[in-house]
Amino acid sequence: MMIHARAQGVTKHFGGTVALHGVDLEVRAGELVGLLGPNGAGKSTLVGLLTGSRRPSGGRVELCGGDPRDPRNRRTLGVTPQETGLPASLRVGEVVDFVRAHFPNPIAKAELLDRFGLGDLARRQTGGLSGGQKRRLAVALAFAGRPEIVFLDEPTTGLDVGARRDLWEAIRTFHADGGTVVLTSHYLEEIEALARRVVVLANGRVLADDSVESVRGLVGLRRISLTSPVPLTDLDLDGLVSVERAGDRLHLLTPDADRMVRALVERNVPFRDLEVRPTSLEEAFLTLTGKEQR
Ligand SMILES: Nc1ncnc2c1ncn2[C@@H]1O[C@H](COP(=O)(O)OP(=O)(O)OP(=O)(O)O)[C@@H](O)[C@H]1O
Repeated sequence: MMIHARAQGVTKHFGGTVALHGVDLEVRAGELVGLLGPNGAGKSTLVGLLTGSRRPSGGRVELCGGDPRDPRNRRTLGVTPQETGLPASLRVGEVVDFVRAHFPNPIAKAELLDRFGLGDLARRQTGGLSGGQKRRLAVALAFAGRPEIVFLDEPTTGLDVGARRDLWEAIRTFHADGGTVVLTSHYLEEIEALARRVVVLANGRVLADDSVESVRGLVGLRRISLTSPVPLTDLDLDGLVSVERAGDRLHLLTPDADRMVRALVERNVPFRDLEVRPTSLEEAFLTLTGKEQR
């Protein structure tokens, strides 16, 4: 399978700040990859390197088989950066035409506007759009040139639930038609909703590159919730990773829920309304990044 984007041992320094420490990543044609990480993890920096807007300090980056800074390798690329400066006095339709004009075979204006729910806004000046409408336009522009690969940096930031769903649908449609997608997000449900492969970045390093299920499995924690008057913290329970109290509920994280429940029963700890479930991706992610910081 063709590799659409690749980073090999990539480092990036900004003065004394090391944004990326030897990152390896391969994105194959037709993949949909989620880049997940906390603020400052290096997601935008990595996207900038792969899309040719920045140069690596060390290592190699490749886009469509060559240098991302070479226009020949960028012909099939679409990008939505995290911050988009739209010319305030231009109308939505004009901005779309302006961007379409840069491509040999752009998507029809009406189709693009329609796909991103912007049809009614075509004659509005971008300066008068709401934050969410601007965001939708910025994401739509990434698709104007009929790209084969798009990089979407936090595409749904500032969107309400409905607009986010619609945008997910547009991204899914693009992917279902064979498009390659790399998206960054803080919204873990977003990665879960769209991607099967997730790359977890923290402090400039790849902590995990696997399926959503495996990233959860990697942490392998179970969450036990129960109501109990006993705080549990002084019981010295084997395998207890953390205890959190929320109102009268206690939430425990442990790799072996069966064993933990047996230990509670053996010690005659009173409890009721016991629930056991796998940890969410969000919890897995916090555990992974917590380990890295320790
Ligand atoms: N132009 C720059 N000059 C100096 N430092 C920078 C620059 N761009 C990024 N950095 C630093 O590099 C690190 C990684 O930043 P980056 O924006 O890639 O993270 P991110 O994962 O995209 O974060 P966020 O989720 O907040 O967007 C941070 O410490 C950031 O402060």
